Amino acid sequence: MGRLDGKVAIVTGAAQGLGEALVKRIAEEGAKVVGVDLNEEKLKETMAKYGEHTLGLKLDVTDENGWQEIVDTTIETFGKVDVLVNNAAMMSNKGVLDLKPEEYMKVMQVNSLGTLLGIQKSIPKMQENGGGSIVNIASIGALKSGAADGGDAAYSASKGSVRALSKHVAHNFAKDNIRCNSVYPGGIMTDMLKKVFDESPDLWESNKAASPLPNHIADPVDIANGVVYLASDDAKAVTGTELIIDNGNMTH
Ligand SMILES: NC(=O)C1=CN([C@@H]2O[C@H](COP(=O)(O)OP(=O)(O)OC[C@H]3O[C@@H](n4cnc5c(N)ncnc54)[C@H](O)[C@@H]3O)[C@@H](O)[C@H]2O)C=CC1
Ligand SMILES: CC(=O)C(C)=O
Repeated sequence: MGRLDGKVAIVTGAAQGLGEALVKRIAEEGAKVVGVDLNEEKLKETMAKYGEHTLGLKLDVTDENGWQEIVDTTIETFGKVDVLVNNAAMMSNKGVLDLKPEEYMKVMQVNSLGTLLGIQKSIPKMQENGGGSIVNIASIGALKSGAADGGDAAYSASKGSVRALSKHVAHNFAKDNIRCNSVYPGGIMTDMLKKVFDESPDLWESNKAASPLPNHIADPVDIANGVVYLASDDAKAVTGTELIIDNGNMTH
C-alpha cells in the first residue's frame, strides 16, 4: 500500500533537482503524476524513468492559459487533481542594491505568480472532487537572511510571498477540505545551489557551519519525503503548517 494510492498529482519544475525527486517519491507512493517544466527535453528524459502512470508536459508556470491546459489535460488523462506541488522556481543571484526592477519582477512572476496560477486553476477541480492537498515549496530564505540563497533579495521576497499565500489558501479553503501547506528547505544539493556556490565559494563553508546535522546539505529525497507526508491523508488534519527541512539551520 502506497501513501498516495489512487491519487493524481501535478508537480512543477519536474525536470530536475527536487522536482525529479518529487516525481519519483510521489509515483513510488502510488499516485499518477503529471510533471511540468519549461525545459521540455530534460522533462521528457526525467519522466520516462518513472513509469507509465506519469506524464510530462511543457509549461511556463507564468502562463495562465498554459496552466488551464495542464489542469484540463490532467483531468482528461487521469480523471482528477488531488495534489498540487508548486516547486518550480528561479533565482536572480542579486542583492538589493544590484537588482534591476525587471529582474525582481521576473523572479516574482515565476516563484510567486507561478504558484498562485497553479493554485487558481487547481482549486475548482479539487472543490468538485471533495478536497485536495496543495504543497508549496518555499525556502528558509523566506524566514531568515544569510541563508544559503546567497543574499538573493528577489528570491527571498518571492518565497516570503509563497509563505503568506499558503496561509491565505489554507484558511480560505479548509471548508472545502482543501489543505495547503508550505515547505522550507535549507540547502539541497541541486543545480540551483551548485550555481550559488560556484558564484560565492565562501557560502559552501558558511552554509555547512550553519547547518549542524552531520549531512549539512539535504538530499532532494529528504525534502520529497516531507512533501509526500503533507500530500497524503496521513496529514489530513494538517493545513497552514510550515515544515522546515534544513539540517538544523533554523535552530539558531
Ligand atoms: N536547492 C536548494 O538549495 C533549495 C531549493 N529550494 C526550492 O526548491 C525548489 C526546487 O529547486 P531546485 O530543484 O533546487 O532547482 P533547479 O534549478 O535544479 O530546478 C528548478 C526547475 O524549475 C524549472 N523552472 C524554472 N522556471 C520555470 C518556469 N517559469 N516554468 C516551469 N518550470 C520552470 C527549471 O527548468 C528546473 O527544472 C525551488 O522552489 C527552490 O526555490 C528551496 C531551498 C533550497
Ligand atoms: C537556494 C535556497 O533557497 C537556499 C539554499 O536557501
